[in-house]
Amino acid sequence: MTPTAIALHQVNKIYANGTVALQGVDLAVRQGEFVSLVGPSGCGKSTVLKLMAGLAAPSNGYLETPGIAGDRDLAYVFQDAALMPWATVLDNVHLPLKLKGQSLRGSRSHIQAALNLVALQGFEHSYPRELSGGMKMRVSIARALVTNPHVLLMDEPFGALDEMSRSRLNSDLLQLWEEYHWTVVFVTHNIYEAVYLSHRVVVMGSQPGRILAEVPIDVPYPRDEDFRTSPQFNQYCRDIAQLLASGASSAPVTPPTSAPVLPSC
Ligand SMILES: Nc1ncnc2c1ncn2[C@@H]1O[C@H](COP(=O)(O)OP(=O)(O)OP(=O)(O)O)[C@@H](O)[C@H]1O
Repeated sequence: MTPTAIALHQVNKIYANGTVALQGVDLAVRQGEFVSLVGPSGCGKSTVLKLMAGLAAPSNGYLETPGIAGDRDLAYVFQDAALMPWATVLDNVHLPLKLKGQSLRGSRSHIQAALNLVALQGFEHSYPRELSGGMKMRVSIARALVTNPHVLLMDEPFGALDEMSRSRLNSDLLQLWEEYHWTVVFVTHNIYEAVYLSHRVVVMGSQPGRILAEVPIDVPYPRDEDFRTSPQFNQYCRDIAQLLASGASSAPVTPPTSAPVLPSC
């Protein structure tokens, strides 16, 4: 059995203003696993990532992070590429290493390796304004990868991109993941993206934020275009859409045909 990377045990999160963002969340992510969180706006997806990153603390319950060796072992990618507009691609990717006191000269090979991973070699001296939305997101991913993390937390990283760019970046991300086997927790509103990328899709409901079901995507990697256009892919998407609709109407969740694993709570 693959060891656990991150686990939340009966976690509640109540913000200072009284908002119950999460209630009774049990979620274990194994090392090297690709897990997506889907659910309506406000169901607590980002809050789960913040807890995993140590940016917020649970109000009740607890977390275990045996798969995270230190703060450089974890990288966070946001929906907004959040680049420094006045700095070149090189300087943007250097930032996490600079914050650790590493000079640009000493970091050059790491930065170049990260840019090569996202196919941005040759753009080192470009400024963000000179790049497309997809390229900016690649810079943001390179900046996350420059510290060689084992865990990637990605909060709707491709949400602002057009469908073509999103699809391309999904394929590229999957190719990289197949090589490096990071543990990835990926937040998205896009069911297709979640099914294509993940070992497991965690379906969340809101008010309060909770896990409705976990749907294992029992399809081996590498996954390609044939999977995206297969009846099996469509069936997974329909199952997840049905679970989301069940949660939205507060009706009891009924297991769809491909038998997702329903949490015990
Ligand atoms: N710092 C905060 N203080 C108070 N309430 C917060 C805070 N952060 C989030 N919330 C609330 O907690 C709930 C969950 O928010 P969260 O951002 O985790 O949801 P989400 O599923 O990621 O939403 P979205 O899909 O819109 O990004 C929401 O009701 C939100 O308004």
